[in-house]
Amino acid sequence: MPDTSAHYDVAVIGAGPAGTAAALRAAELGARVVVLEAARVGGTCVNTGCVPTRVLAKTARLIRETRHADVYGVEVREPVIDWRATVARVGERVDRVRSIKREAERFAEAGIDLVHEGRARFVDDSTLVLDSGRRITASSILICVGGHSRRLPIPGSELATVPEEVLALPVLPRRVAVIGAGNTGAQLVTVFNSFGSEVTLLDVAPRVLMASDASISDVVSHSFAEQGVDVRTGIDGVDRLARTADGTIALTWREAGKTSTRDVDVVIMATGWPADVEDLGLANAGIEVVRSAIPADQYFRTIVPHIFAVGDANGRDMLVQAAQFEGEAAAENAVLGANRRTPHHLLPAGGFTDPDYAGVGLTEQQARDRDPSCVVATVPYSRVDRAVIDDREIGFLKLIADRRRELILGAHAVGENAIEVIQSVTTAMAAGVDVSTLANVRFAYPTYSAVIGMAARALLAEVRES
Ligand SMILES: Cc1cc2nc3c(=O)[nH]c(=O)nc-3n(C[C@H](O)[C@H](O)[C@H](O)COP(=O)(O)OP(=O)(O)OC[C@H]3O[C@@H](n4cnc5c(N)ncnc54)[C@H](O)[C@@H]3O)c2cc1C
Ligand SMILES: NC(=O)c1ccc[n+]([C@@H]2O[C@H](COP(=O)([O-])OP(=O)(O)OC[C@H]3O[C@@H](n4cnc5c(N)ncnc54)[C@H](O)[C@@H]3O)[C@@H](O)[C@H]2O)c1
Repeated sequence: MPDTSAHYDVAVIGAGPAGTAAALRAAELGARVVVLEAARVGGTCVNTGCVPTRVLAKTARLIRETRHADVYGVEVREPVIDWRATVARVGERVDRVRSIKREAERFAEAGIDLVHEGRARFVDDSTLVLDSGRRITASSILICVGGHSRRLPIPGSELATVPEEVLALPVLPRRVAVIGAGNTGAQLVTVFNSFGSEVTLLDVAPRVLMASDASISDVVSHSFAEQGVDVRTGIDGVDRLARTADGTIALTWREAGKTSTRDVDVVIMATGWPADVEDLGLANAGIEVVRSAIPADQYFRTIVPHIFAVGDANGRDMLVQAAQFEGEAAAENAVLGANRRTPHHLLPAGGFTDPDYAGVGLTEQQARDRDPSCVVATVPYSRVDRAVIDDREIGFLKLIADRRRELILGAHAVGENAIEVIQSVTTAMAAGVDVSTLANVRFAYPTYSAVIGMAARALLAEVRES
């Protein structure tokens, strides 16, 4: 039983990727640490986010490949999804990943107290109270509470399914509307489209995957349309959801000044990810929430210097790799009084749509806005032997470099293995590898990574030509 009556050096609220990394680092630095977790350790990523989504993406891939197996002389019957078995498989894989993460055991080994007594909230800037009534005081408090999905404030929004609820659907829906074409919505489009559902995608943004390089949005959007998804970006807004007499949902939206209604079985709202702060009592600590997130400086300090906001809670890079990095940096800043930052330009990210996409660093637009003389080279997958061998010719790798220093500023890929390709470029960027060194790296044959060497050589030619 943890001794929580005493004062701690560091209290961490939330045991997702941010809280786990922060607590372990703070303990490593010799601090007395307590972690307060309301639900399952591991947070969104392993329990309801990345891991379940990735298992669904694998299932989607399997069914697509099976459908095309006849091209290779493999005769199979038209595959169908057994939704209950699919959901069970996700649960089984989530448990397996949880079993290798072992957060609770790692906390115990590090001497960290883990308290599961409900949700924590601030009483004042150094005191937290749990649902159980227990009070905890700490010299530094790291808010690692993550976020949650957002229902649009429209009539009937309670009829929608939010991403965390998708696996609770009783049956595979025949007609699905996905509202929100960010990373979450786009991946769910591919999952349900591959599973055979009719999919409509709606977004007020002018293109899908607004945070990605525009050329990636073009390819993904075009592929969605080719696969039969009704892609509607740049709509004026979603008006309402209503249950019809036959039990379906009538979804009404406005587009180009016209109102349209479509009957669907399920509406998935993937329309953003506000910080989980509603019952956190932040006002008692003197902290204000701005645009659904907790403002923090580059060292993750909030307006109250001994309180830090880390991971999804600060609303910046909502990624596991960011949460972990930020957690470690914030722990060092809290325990050592240091001013450690994290390299946001070296955070690769991507998603498992069909085709996959990924990126790191500046988009072409961002790079050109900063320096119009930057160099850009794009190599289509149709020129990569391995992509042709595998019949995966859709896609490209784009590299963006600083003309004078010949260093990579950004890389964006769409197509097979995009995330692994971008990861290799990230490694080169982190090591400060220049374009000419990258152009001389040998890549095994036949690999998708070979596209990196091809793009680097194209960049070099561009730099040397001008
Ligand atoms: C569908 C989906 C797919 C995703 N896929 C990817 C991916 O492939 N790659 C990637 O990098 N990122 C992905 N993400 C994003 C990733 O999951 C998050 O960026 C990451 O989990 C953030 O970590 P965190 O520790 O900040 O928050 P979380 O993981 O959300 O953890 C917060 C923890 O705090 C706890 N908590 C909240 N409030 C309180 C309280 N008051 N008291 C006590 N405990 C509290 C919660 O129970 C939770 O365990 C995905 C997200 C979603 C929704
Ligand atoms: N593979 C990954 O790395 C991964 C996967 C999922 C989520 N995430 C992260 O989690 C966070 C949340 O992702 P998300 O996709 O849930 O949210 P998001 O905020 O990234 O995207 C929400 C989308 O909903 C749209 N939208 C908002 N209001 C709307 C309205 N009224 N009508 C129609 N469309 C509307 C927005 O224009 C936007 O495109 C992001 O930071 C994301 O990067 C990462």
